Amino acid sequence: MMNIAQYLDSTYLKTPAQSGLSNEETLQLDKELAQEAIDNSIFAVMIRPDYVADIKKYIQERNSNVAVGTVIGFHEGTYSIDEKLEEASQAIEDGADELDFVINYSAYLKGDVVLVKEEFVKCTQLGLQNKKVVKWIIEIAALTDEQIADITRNISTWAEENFTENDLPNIFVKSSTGFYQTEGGKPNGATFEGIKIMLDNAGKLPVKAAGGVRTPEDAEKMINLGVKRIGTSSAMALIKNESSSEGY
Ligand SMILES: O=C[C@H](O)COP(=O)(O)O
Repeated sequence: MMNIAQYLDSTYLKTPAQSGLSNEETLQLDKELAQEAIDNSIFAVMIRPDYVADIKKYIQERNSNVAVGTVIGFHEGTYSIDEKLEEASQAIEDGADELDFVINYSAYLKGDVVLVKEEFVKCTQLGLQNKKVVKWIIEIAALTDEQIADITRNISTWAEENFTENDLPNIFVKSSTGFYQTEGGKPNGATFEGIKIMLDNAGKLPVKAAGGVRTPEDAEKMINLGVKRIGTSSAMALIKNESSSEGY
């Protein structure tokens, strides 16, 4: 059994409106996530922007180096570039180490690649200037195989054109939000096929698989394929070598 904890972003991204929990209860849950991450050498916690400052403080007070990640433009990716920059700036100020942006895949699907490139360059620049890891969620469930290949290739090309060789390991392409509504029981998250297409087209950029990773076997398979990070709301089940039907 490989040690998968160091690959994991242990994730809780439901808003109080989605979960029915209060703000306080959500923060409490995020603290539990952080404590589990500290106790089990999990790489990062991935939480909503509203909770970043408190969770960063919680982790720092415990002298841990668990990273704090948050999501920007979540979960539909249709925020304007300025809104994404503003949300990311606030998250940086609050102490986030990693910024997972949802790319404007709706604009991409409408053919507005110019806008998508502009948001990629500006938002990535902001993150890297502040020494943050930046990830771009492409929402593979919304795309055909050809589109997954194309958008991944585009991101890789834009990264190589606009950033240095040293920056590239800090710019991830990420598969899914885990929140996309699919029809007919289709998986809404990371599929092996989708991840393979991303890996084949990401060039020097690392790939993060996220969404629906529920068993240690699937996590190991993703890692063996070549992903550098896995986002999951079932982190503890994976570490304890259990399966989980549903995450947090
Ligand atoms: O970004 C990560 C995903 O939201 C995690 O998805 P999941 O809840 O299906 O594990």
